[in-house]
Amino acid sequence: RYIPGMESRAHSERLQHLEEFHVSEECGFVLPDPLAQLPDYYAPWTNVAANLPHLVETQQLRGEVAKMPLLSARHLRGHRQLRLAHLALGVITMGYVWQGGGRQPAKILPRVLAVPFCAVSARLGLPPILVYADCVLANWKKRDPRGLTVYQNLDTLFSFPGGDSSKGFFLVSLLVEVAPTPGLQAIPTIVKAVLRQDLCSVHTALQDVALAICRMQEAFTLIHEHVDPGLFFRTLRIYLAGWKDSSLMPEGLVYEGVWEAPRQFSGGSAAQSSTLQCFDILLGIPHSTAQGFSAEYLRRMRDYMPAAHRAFIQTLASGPSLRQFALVTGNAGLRAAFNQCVAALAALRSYHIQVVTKYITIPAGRCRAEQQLGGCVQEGASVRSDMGTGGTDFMRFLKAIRDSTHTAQLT
Ligand SMILES: C[C@@H](C(=O)Nc1ccc(Cl)cc1)[C@H]1[C@@H]2C[C@H](n3cnc4cc(F)c(F)cc43)C[C@@H]21
Repeated sequence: RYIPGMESRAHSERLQHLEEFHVSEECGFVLPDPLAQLPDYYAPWTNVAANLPHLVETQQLRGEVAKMPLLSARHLRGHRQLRLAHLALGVITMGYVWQGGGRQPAKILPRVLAVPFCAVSARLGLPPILVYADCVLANWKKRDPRGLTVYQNLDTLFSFPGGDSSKGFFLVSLLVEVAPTPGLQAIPTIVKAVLRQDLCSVHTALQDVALAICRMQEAFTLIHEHVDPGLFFRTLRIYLAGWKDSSLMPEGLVYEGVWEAPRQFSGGSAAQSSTLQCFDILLGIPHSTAQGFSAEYLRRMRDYMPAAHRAFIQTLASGPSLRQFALVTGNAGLRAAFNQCVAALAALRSYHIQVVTKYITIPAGRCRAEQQLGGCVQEGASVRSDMGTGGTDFMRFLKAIRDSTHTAQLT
């Protein structure tokens, strides 16, 4: 018999109020209706961030930053203002470091950026670098506020060089994040039902999870329409790169006026997506529990999520095991519903690998070939094909994930 511990009962109580974890009814981990403007005092930040592609392409960004006043983060009020400030400062920071396209990255982040960026990061529980929660979850607005959340009615607040592909990459990711909302809402229902040994409710809720994962894959297909592989690989990807284990910045980045020694932080990566992590944990996909590379990488990427989302993931991970419950009850219908979710997730993983192959592995191979012939101004940043959006780690992570998701089926 499956007798859950008392501690998981306490956890399941907490999971019943998703709003506390900043998981919203209508759009999951996505920040609902993000703020697009800060108080006028912060205009120097939002003006530079809004003009970033032009300033980077004309090599003016570093000059503009040198003219910026040192503003105090103290006047920022509330979660939405903090998220917009972290996004704007993150966009400027990536542009500032990689302005040369990656050939000579900046080694020092000037205090006018470093001091407020670290203050805002501390209040959000985020690292002082652009993260997925910035450029995807908080970087959007509806063209017609009364309209639907469909690609044609969306726009980003900020973008990077790489033209419409930059906007496309962030908005497609956003739609993938919005798609599974009914499945996220089913999670507290599942946790409570497992604790009550309520087979029927678990079975019903698992249908919502399987459907949600299928909806994600549907949304993901939009990437082929809105993101060009060459533009993504040669341009946008450079600006999302971080300075941890980076051959271009082996020391990391000096945050002037904050820390004496340079600090290392990882670049933006899909592994920072709370949606990506929470379905793995809910279904008890082995890699996210067993030791080994991808478990460690996933855990480290939780530090790159907003504090409330990190808390949600940790609470879910320490709750009762749905996998054990489905295994122990021996109920064929429940096992089939569980396996349907695992199969949908495995299909999504494989699709994700296909996307990364098209947008990173193949362009990198082409670039290396052209380099041998003296072509391909791959601006400095390494063209190693394993450079995912989140660097080497990401590709190893994806392959490990695909292999272990298949083994997660209950026989
Ligand atoms: C478009 C891609 C991207 O890499 N976006 C990105 C990366 C870095 C930055 Cl900084 C900004 C955007 C990927 C989308 C789909 C997202 N996804 C969310 N839950 C998932 C569960 C899965 F199983 C899965 F396979 C993918 C999953 C992850 C991102």
